[in-house]
Amino acid sequence: MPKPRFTVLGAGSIGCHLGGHLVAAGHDVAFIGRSAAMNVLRERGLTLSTSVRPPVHLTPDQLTLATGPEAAAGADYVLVTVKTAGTEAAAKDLAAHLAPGAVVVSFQNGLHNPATLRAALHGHTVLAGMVPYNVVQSEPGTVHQGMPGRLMTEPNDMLSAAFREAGLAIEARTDMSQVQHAKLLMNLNNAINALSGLPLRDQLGQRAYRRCLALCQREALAVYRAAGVTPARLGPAAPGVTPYVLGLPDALFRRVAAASLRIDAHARSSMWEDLQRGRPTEIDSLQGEIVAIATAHEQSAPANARLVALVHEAESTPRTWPGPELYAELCAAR
Ligand SMILES: NC(=O)C1=CN([C@@H]2O[C@H](COP(=O)(O)OP(=O)(O)OC[C@H]3O[C@@H](n4cnc5c(N)ncnc54)[C@H](OP(=O)(O)O)[C@@H]3O)[C@@H](O)[C@H]2O)C=CC1
Ligand SMILES: CC(C)(CO)C(=O)C(=O)O
Repeated sequence: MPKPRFTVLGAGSIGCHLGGHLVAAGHDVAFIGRSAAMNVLRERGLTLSTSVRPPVHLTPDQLTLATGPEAAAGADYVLVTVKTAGTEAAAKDLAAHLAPGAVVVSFQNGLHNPATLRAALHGHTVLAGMVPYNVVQSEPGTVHQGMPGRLMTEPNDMLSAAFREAGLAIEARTDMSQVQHAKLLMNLNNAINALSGLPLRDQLGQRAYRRCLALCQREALAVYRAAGVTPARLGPAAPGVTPYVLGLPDALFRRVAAASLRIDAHARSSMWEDLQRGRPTEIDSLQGEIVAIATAHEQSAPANARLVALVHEAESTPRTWPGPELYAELCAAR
């Protein structure tokens, strides 16, 4: 059987990580990204690193690099890895170039990206996907995976086979909406991590920050209940138990939740990366989504709403928040 051809639309941290592993396994992958990012890859190639395996380096001549959507024309699969704010534009761009039968897979955070893509790409299959682990651009041309994890997508055998061949664990799920709601609970930490200015491991090691996350998750679980949503169980603890575990004192938390602290010392949330680079964040589709669901069900989610405001403030005026101060700020909003 011929190998499927891939295009990555949005060659940043996740796009280069997924596409790079596919290239390393011998797949044909076209990367579409901004010209500055593509120039870095053209000069340096792409390095895929983790703290558990030696890095894999792809030379520039192994990479097919483009800046426009026409590079998606030959693809059997298009992996969409732009930030949420870029999905609608990406979908419009793709609509003009996709080959008949091409399958589009959203590997983005948030709840609505697959629907946005489906609305623009009539006649194409659009699959929801989920990346549970952290990837940062640790230096130009290097994407670093900071924790282990298994990708999830709606079922598609050829896609799963290609990722497995590329050494990336993947699970086919028929409950991707519940998976996305569960991932959103995890992503409520993105804002807290970004405002802390700390690597994820240090931030999650501090009870005050974990209590901020527990507040956000409790509100989210209450609005999910009101909306009739049951999030999937993705980790060792059921979603309803996690806020309790997060609130434990540090020493006890380290014992009970050792697995969730098995994070590389450098890993940080994708929102931290946005703030660092002076880019708009995804806060409106993370905490903002909880606030929107709450409003639709005549509830409130004040800690989440406060974080939306704080992150927007930090987008224009960067500042970091010590844990106790952030926790007091969120409590005061309730
Ligand atoms: N990084 C992580 O650890 C994780 C991220 N995710 C999710 O994955 C998605 C991607 O995140 P991430 O990889 O961190 O994001 P990045 O910002 O690193 O990568 C996206 C890249 O795509 C570029 N881009 C946007 N629109 C276009 C376009 N139309 N054509 C070409 N290039 C484009 C962006 O440029 P520009 O900035 O100029 O728009 C950016 O360079 C997000 O939804 C994120 O929440 C999920 C799990 C983990
Ligand atoms: C993996 C996780 C939850 C945290 O890094 C993430 O999705 C992100 O950074 O956007």
